[in-house]
Amino acid sequence: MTIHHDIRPTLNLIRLANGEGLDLPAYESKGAAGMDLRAAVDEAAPLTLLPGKRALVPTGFIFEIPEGFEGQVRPRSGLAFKNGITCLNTPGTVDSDYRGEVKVLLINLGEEPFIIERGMRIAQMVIAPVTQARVAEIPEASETARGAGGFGSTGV
Ligand SMILES: O=c1ccn([C@H]2C[C@H](O)[C@@H](COP(=O)(O)OP(=O)(O)OP(=O)(O)O)O2)c(=O)[nH]1
Ligand SMILES: [Mg+2]
Repeated sequence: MTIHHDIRPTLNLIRLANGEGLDLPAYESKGAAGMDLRAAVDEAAPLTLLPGKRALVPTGFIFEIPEGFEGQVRPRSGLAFKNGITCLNTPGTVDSDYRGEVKVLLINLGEEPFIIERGMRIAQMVIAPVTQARVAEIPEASETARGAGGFGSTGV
């Protein structure tokens, strides 16, 4: 007999009133790293994002990110390539203790107005493990071969 254990962490979602009727965020292919997030804008009032403008777009859900993980809100490459739409704060960070609605900070870097309709897949969320470090102040840095070289010090 084979016992299969599902070791994936559980992501609890709480649907808000503005998320009524929306598809759950979902992985759109078997190996997708991110689950697509949908715009919970009013059906009757799509959001027009003018060139150069930004907007905080609701998703209609509270995400209970499991402890030891974060939610990274990332752009969709298709929207970025075709329309110049990206996340201004990419990757957005959703903390595991956040209990507000997840929102997506979109910006239109394209030349045309972009219309965001209800249910449109506007971004994706990657659940990733995080480590909180212990913070310790010490008097001086240890020696290494690199030393203080950075920002292109090894050449192009
Ligand atoms: O794209 C994002 C980024 C953040 N958040 C929410 C969840 C996150 O836990 C919270 C705070 O985000 P962050 O720490 O990046 O922002 P801050 O400016 O440091 O705000 P705060 O002082 O609330 O931590 O805002 C989103 O819904 N979407
Ligand atoms: Mg913060």
